[in-house]
Amino acid sequence: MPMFTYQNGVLHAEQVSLAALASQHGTPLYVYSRTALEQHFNAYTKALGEWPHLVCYAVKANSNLAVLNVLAQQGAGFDIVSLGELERVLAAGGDPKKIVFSGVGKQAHEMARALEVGVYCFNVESEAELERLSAVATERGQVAHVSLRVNPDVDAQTHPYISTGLKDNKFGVDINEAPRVYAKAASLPGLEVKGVDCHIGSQLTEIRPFLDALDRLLVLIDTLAEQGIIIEHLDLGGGLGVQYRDETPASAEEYIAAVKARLGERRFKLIFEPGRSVAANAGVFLTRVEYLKLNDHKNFAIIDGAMNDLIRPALYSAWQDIKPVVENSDAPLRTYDLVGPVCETGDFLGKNRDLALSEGDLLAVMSAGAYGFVMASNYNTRGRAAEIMVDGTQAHVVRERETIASLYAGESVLPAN
Ligand SMILES: Cc1ncc(COP(=O)(O)O)c(C=O)c1O
Ligand SMILES: N[C@@H](CCCC[NH3+])C(=O)O
Repeated sequence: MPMFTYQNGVLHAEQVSLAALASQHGTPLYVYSRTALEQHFNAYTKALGEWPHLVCYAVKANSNLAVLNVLAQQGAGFDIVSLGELERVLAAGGDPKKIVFSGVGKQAHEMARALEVGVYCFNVESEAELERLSAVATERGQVAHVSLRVNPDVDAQTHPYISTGLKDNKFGVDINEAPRVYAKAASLPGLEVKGVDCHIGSQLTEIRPFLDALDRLLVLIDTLAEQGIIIEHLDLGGGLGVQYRDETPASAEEYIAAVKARLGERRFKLIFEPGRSVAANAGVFLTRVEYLKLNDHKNFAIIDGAMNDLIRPALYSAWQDIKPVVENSDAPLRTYDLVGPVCETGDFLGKNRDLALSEGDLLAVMSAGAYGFVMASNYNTRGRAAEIMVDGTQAHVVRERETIASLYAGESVLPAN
């Protein structure tokens, strides 16, 4: 059920008017729906049912503490890629024993902290990383549980910047090399092999590429069994897409049913690492029209939100729906480019959008809950937006707007000579 709906001509998050939130807290503003987060997460756990599983929300998609806390309360595990994400999960009340640690560039101190708190598994991406992890664990007198992130060389048929399972991508260990690298992992003193992992890309709308990858992993798992290496869990990563425009992505239910059917009697514990499919359609980004600039050949609506707040349109030419928060029946309908105040031609949130706008109108960029705030920067010395979590009729500020002074705190000028 969608949690962002018009009620009496005003867009609401659950039962809270987005116009009221913008007046109270200012713009630009991120607003999340607790109920939507819970529903999207629970779509995975419900579909998995009795099958042994762990759903590890990919923290990178939206790492706000309140988001992590809401999911932790639903029993979520977490997929992390840095020490920062690890500390966020712990601060939000997440269970370290449900954390998988992914990423190609884990540093020794990050491994040590993850071992200290007892994460569930390291998803190791190279031979060199295996050696480092074994050394760090041995020095601490511990044994690290590992999966190898295998690169199955399948085409995820998504944007090249978010495709990760091809030979050309930096991620994972070549599937043809995997039996040898697993043998090495099994021989290293500080490691215990637990699983096989892959993640082939993001915003996948078809199930086919996931199943192609799964088929290849199952062949690998059989080869490993012949080598005496027995796998306990299978981590299929994240990647399930969402509807931004007219995509018709497979649902978590369909995806998981297809995976279960493929596994048949092989009841490995299944791990999923969804990010976007949990968070994207649980959030919107609110921005206000500052100026209308009407030219002969092009109309611009200059808004107070920019590429530093939401970079997906600039970076991937991503299309996200943009809706008026309050329907404006007085203004003429025109075609606008929605551009921010940042000094870059690429600073737009939408192009060629048909909207009836007046100065001061509020707009909602939809599907902004994933890869939105987390990718925000302070470019042009702009403070990052505040974040609000709506829960039924209540709205909570879950991150305050950054003050300008905080943007140069910690910097200093050279001493006078
Ligand atoms: C290893 C890993 N797991 C999970 C995710 C989450 O992906 P998505 O947000 O597409 O579900 C990513 C990002 O693509 C990733 O790199
Ligand atoms: N940031 C990307 C997704 C990256 C996936 C992370 N591996 C996006 O907004 O679509």
